[in-house]
Amino acid sequence: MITVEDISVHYGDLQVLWDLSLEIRENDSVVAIVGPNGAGKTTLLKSMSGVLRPTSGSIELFGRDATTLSPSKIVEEGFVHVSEKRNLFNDLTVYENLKMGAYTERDQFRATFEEVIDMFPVLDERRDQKAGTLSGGEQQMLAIGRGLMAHPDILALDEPSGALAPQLAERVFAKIEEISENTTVILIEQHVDRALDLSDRAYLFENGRIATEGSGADLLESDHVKESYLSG
Ligand SMILES: Nc1ncnc2c1ncn2[C@@H]1O[C@H](COP(=O)(O)OP(=O)(O)OP(=O)(O)O)[C@@H](O)[C@H]1O
Repeated sequence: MITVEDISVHYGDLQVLWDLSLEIRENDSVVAIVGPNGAGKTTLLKSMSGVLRPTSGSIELFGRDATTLSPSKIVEEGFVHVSEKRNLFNDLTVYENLKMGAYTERDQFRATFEEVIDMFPVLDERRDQKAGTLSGGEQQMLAIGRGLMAHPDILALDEPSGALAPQLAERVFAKIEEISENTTVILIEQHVDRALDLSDRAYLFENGRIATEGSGADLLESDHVKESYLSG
């Protein structure tokens, strides 16, 4: 579904990704992308979603050249990126935020809305509350729910458990597992052990390059991963 080939990405003079290649395949349920702060994980997602343009290399998304598509066209094509900053409209209600997520699929709004609140009942309980007044966990559920409103084939989640208490993070991971039954999830996570455990394939980024790739289970067994990224 996505083929990234030899991309280099810069911020001004600063090169952040170096000839990086990877694939997201039709039958992937969860693909984890892990690695230290600053390794370039978010930069990859921004490049896939059309927010950043690679300086060289190619990104093919559902058979089309993604480097020529606008970010909104990329959403329409079926790739949705839920940013770690969540980017909610704080002064709008939960319902209004969900509605904004559905801009590509107005006809199916009702059915998709029902699916999303079925998955996240708390969003229905809070539907008239302003997004900015939700708890951190509720805001994360809303950000993911809003992403699902666009009916993506691929949902990319950037640190969905970020800043959440362990119990809430576990709830988010359980939802990701549920989502991945019907949708391919790209998961960037600081909880490396959980991300690898959930994923069928995984990439370890270091310094803007792929240091290791394989099944989640392979990476969990790798000495390098164990020594550098897993505690205990
Ligand atoms: N807008 C920007 N302008 C300049 N440099 C940037 C910009 N955004 C990111 N960078 C730099 O690019 C590098 C890669 O950042 P990126 O956010 O992709 O890493 P990451 O692996 O997602 O890190 P983290 O896990 O901390 O979120 C970092 O050194 C960062 O400081």
